[in-house]
Amino acid sequence: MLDVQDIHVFYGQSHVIQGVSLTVRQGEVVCLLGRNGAGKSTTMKSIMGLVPARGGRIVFKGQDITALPTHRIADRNICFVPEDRGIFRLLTVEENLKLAAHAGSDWSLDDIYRVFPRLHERRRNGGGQLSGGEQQMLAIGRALMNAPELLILDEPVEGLAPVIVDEIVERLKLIRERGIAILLIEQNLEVCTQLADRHYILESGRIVYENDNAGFTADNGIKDKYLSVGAETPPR
Ligand SMILES: Nc1ncnc2c1ncn2[C@@H]1O[C@H](COP(=O)(O)OP(=O)(O)OP(=O)(O)O)[C@@H](O)[C@H]1O
Repeated sequence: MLDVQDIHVFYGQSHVIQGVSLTVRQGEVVCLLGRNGAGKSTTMKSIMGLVPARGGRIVFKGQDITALPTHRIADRNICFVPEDRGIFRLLTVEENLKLAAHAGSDWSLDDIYRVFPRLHERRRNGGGQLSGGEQQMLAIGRALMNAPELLILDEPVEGLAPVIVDEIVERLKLIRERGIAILLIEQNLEVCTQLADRHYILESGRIVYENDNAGFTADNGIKDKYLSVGAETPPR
C-alpha cells in the first residue's frame, strides 16, 4: 500500500534521512521506532510532502506521490496526526469533528463516538478544555472523519498517564479492525508490541532493524542496542 523507497531528506545542508525504505501493507500496523533525533518525524513529514524528499520515491497504492503537495497527498486518504495534535482549541469537540468531515467518508459522527465514547461525553466542551488524552482522541477522531486508508500517528501516547495510554491502545485496536492501516511513530515499547504487526528501527536517518512483532518481542538485545535511551516503557 505504502512503499517508501530509499528516500533522502535534507534540512538545508543537513542530510537527515539517508536512504530510508519501508512498506506498510493494507490493514497492517507498522511501528517506526528510534531514539530522539533519529529522524522519525522527518520521515513522516516527508511521506506527507511537508518536507519533500530530495531523492528516492514514495509510492501509495501504486502511484508516485513523492512530488505531490501535502493537500493532494491527504486527498489520497493518507491522514497524519502530528505530535502537537493540531486541534482547534476554541471550537467544541463536535465542531472540531464536523470541520474535518470529508465528502463520501464512511465515518459518521456516531461512528467516531462509538470508538471514543469520551468524545461523546465531552462533545460540547471546547478543544482547549480537554485533557491531553482527550485531545489525542479528538485528533485521531478528526483524522478518521477524513476516511483514511492509512493513518500516520506521531507519538500518540507521549506524556499521557498509563491508564489513558491503555485506553488509546484499545481504541486504536478498534480502528485497526476496520481495516485501516496505521504507521505509528512510538517510543513506548509496550504500545508498539500490543499494536504492531511489524517494526522498523531508525538510527541517524537509516533503518537499522526490521522484524515482525513476534521476532521483535523476543529480541531483547536489539532493544538495548538501539532503543535504550528515552525509549523505555514508562513505569506503571
Ligand atoms: N526544522 C528542522 N530544521 C533543521 N533540523 C531539523 C528540523 N527538524 C528536525 N531537525 C533535525 O533532524 C534530525 C531528525 O529529527 P526528527 O524530529 O525527525 O527526529 P525524531 O526521531 O522524530 O526525534 P523526536 O523523537 O525527538 O521527535 C534531528 O537531528 C533534528 O535536530
